Amino acid sequence: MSSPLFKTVCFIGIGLIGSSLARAVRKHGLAEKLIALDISEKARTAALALSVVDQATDDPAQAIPEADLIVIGAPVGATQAVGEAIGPYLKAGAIITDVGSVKLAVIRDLMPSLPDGVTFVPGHPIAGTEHSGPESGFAELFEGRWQILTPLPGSDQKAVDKVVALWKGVGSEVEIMDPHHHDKVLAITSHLPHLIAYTIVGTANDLEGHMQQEVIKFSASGFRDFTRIAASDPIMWRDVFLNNREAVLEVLQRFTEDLTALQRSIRWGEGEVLQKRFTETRAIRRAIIDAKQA
Ligand SMILES: NC(=O)C1=CN([C@@H]2O[C@H](COP(=O)(O)OP(=O)(O)OC[C@H]3O[C@@H](n4cnc5c(N)ncnc54)[C@H](O)[C@@H]3O)[C@@H](O)[C@H]2O)C=CC1
Ligand SMILES: O=C(O)C(=O)Cc1ccc(O)cc1
Repeated sequence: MSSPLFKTVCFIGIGLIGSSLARAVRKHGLAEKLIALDISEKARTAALALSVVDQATDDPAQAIPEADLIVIGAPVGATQAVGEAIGPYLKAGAIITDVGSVKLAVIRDLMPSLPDGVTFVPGHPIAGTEHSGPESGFAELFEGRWQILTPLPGSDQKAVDKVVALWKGVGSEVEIMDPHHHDKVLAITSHLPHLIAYTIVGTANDLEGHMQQEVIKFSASGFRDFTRIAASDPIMWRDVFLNNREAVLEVLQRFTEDLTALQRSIRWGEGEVLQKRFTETRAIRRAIIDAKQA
């Protein structure tokens, strides 16, 4: 049997994503020992009870010195605190990666705490659900899904290659991207859709009593899809918006202009404008489905 990619992996934050990766690493034999470092006693207890990790602690001194790979899976707003907590304990040659939905802010907040000889390879799996916590994770989450990596210029290529091998080992396809570009792309494909879902479900919730009950009773599939997205973790998404501020505000500006244009067309009965727009968007959906099947 070939030797595993890493001896010891430490997952900082053993929630949905951290625990899914831990399960996948175990399933594919990519590491010998898995440790969870999490501030939540509930998450640590659940991760141990589910045998997702071999050891769980809230003390960096008990986890970081032996870790060859550290995966940060905490909300992105915790990155600076995580860096300050683990910085003094990192061993030379250790590799750090993360799964945060935002990349520039994570790089900004983590790098000052890292000693020489440690390589940070930022990452983001384009896979997830509206659930959180270690109970919600599953080993197959990343299979056939994109993993974006945004390595820093001049970083140790061997470390980057090992992180690429990790994600390929759990079934992902890997794409290398500039972190600034990542944040712009994800602002439109993921962050704005979540903001729209939070808004529409909030608007429905603010309707007068009887209307609100009817929204729940007669909820058509369109609204139901939004409620799934709007059930996503409030802390995680607060942090995404606060840490991808510029890119989200830029795309939101364009979105509100486009929405106002559609509003005008409805007001002035411009059916052909509406039909043209809806025909274009239908083609995008078909292109996405075709690309997946290819
Ligand atoms: N939920 C999703 O669908 C996806 C989430 N992500 C990213 O993955 C990261 C984790 O998200 P989830 O797993 O969904 O969250 P989660 O809420 O399921 O888990 C986060 C865990 O981090 C722990 N934590 C918080 N602060 C900490 C700290 N300072 N030190 C140690 N542990 C700490 C929490 O106790 C919790 O157990 C986020 O950065 C998010 O942007 C990326 C792709 C998909
Ligand atoms: O559940 C969904 O539809 C998602 O969009 C999951 C998701 C959430 C955040 C990410 O950064 C990546 C994927």
